[in-house]
Amino acid sequence: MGLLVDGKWHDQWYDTEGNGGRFIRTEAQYRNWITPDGSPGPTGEGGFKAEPNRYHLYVAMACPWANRTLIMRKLKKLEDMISVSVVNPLMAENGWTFEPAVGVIPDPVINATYLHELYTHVDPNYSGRVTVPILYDLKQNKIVNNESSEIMRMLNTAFYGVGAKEGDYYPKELQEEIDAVNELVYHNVNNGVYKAGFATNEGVYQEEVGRLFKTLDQLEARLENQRYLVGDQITEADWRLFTTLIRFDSVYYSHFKCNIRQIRDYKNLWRYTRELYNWPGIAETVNFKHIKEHYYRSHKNINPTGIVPVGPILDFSLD
Ligand SMILES: N[C@@H](CCC(=O)N[C@@H](CS)C(=O)NCC(=O)O)C(=O)O
Repeated sequence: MGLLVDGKWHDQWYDTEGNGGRFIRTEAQYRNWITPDGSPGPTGEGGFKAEPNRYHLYVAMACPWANRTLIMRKLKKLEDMISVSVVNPLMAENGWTFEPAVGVIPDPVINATYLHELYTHVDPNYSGRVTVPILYDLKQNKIVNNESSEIMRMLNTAFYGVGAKEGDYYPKELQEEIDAVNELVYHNVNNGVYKAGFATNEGVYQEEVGRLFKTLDQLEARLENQRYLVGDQITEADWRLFTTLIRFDSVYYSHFKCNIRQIRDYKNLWRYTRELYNWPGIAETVNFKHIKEHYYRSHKNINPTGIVPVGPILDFSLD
């Protein structure tokens, strides 16, 4: 685990000590948008027109943020238009790598061994974290965007003209409500599990776990009378919550010590998690072997032996 400073790799864990034991996630740096005609999107530069076989997605199957983008690629039937590379689940002293393992798909651009080589290929002086997902422009050799929430949005709308499947997961009339739910879920659940798990101070950990379970209780209540988070149609808000819920009982509950309850203990959240997991194509975007290997083996400060637990045995079937 590390980061690039002026294009040089430094093996270094997150600095929580400078923040009173708190994990603070840094902002993604590439914020351009693919649009139907290549005009600029809400942030960044223009020049990224939606075209088949022009863009490539780098993911870790372990990563909940990358999972969102794979889900949107699947829902919009973009698999034949946007190719994918998958990193090795172990993120150790060199960060994400393409070292061979079951499920790894190599880098087609520079045949990188380490993902950080791709960042320095694009910008030899890059400083910052080397994260997935990355949406890459094969034509211009540029990173379009490395912020999953934005990659989801562009996959949702930009590719209609070249054959994307119908279906809008961020419809205009629901945007305000989706944004509000996303805000709550991002801070307290998606990033909440990391803030609890990476905390190096007992009080900070307790605060984050408390906030996480308070929010899960609220979401459980919300799903008592409605099937999805925003009204009765599935939206990006659901898929954003799903990628954390599907990892919860396997890793966040034990590895990140988010252990007041499991998702299985919540009637509505468990029903909801199983429904989304069984949605056509979605199970293919979830790789429990990579998920468990990544978390338990990569974070040696949390799990020094690197032993990957055998359980839990989870049954996602719909009854
Ligand atoms: N805001 C980014 C966060 C992505 C992110 O943090 N990905 C993790 C994997 S789950 C990563 O690559 N971490 C490496 C690091 O922090 O050095 C997004 O949503 O795309």
